Amino acid sequence: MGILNAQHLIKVFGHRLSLTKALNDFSLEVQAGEFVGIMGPSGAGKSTLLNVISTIDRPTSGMVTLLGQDLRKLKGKQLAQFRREKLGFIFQDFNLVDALTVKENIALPLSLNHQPPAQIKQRVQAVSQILGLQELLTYYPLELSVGQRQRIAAARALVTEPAILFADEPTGSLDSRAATDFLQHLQRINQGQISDTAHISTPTTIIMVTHDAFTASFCKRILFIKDGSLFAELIRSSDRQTFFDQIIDMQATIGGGGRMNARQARN
Ligand SMILES: Nc1ncnc2c1ncn2[C@@H]1O[C@H](COP(=O)(O)OP(=O)(O)OP(=O)(O)O)[C@@H](O)[C@H]1O
Repeated sequence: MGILNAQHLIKVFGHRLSLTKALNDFSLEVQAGEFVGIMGPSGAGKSTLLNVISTIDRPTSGMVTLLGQDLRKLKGKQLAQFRREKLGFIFQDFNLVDALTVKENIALPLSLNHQPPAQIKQRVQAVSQILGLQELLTYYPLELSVGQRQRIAAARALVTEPAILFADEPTGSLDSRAATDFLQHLQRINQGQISDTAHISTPTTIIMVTHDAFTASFCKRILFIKDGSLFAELIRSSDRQTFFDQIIDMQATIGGGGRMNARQARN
């Protein structure tokens, strides 16, 4: 069984007179080490799917098994603990605490967990190295660029060494250069690699929602969702540019556009 197994997910929002079926019998399985993208037109159900498979929301029906845990059985404090210890999250708007330094922001999940100071220091150093943040630790978020801020958010998500990282439009606020830099970091984290020569102990499984073809081209597999159901799947089999072209073609088929053209992606 995979690291994530979701079966027959249905999610309905609203009341009797105005119902929206955001997920309509959606199933997926993800293996450890995968880098999976979730794409689809606006309103297709991407964020709803991510929320349901990552403990943020519950399905109306269907089941999710994450890291061997049936999420229906987790409630209250247990659920919060599971989320804190096993999962990492990155969102479009960073959610950093502006009054804390970069170092304090990254350390926050460990401080809240009352980890020993020596361990916090060691983990913050390790994750800062992975994300190239060593020189920025004493700064405050607002003194830095948006690209740097998103790397800090990634460091904070990774400092607990989660088995799986969920990202919702993580490049949505970044320009193409910052996005490329950020995605290359994500790719290394997924591969368990810090640099061409150095490795971190375990590769991190990543599941990322994006409507941007360039961002998605860094994934190994992409699920296309339309009207809450699986529309198509693409698996990367060659170079990133070819994969990008395939994604653009699929977006044209499904309806709904990407924000970057092929020339921008090559730069
Ligand atoms: N809390 C909510 N209450 C009511 N309807 C909701 C809620 N959240 C999502 N929806 C509806 O469910 C459907 C799927 O929304 P969702 O945000 O998952 O789509 P999405 O693919 O992530 O869209 P986008 O790309 O625009 O962010 C939409 O019709 C949306 O309006």
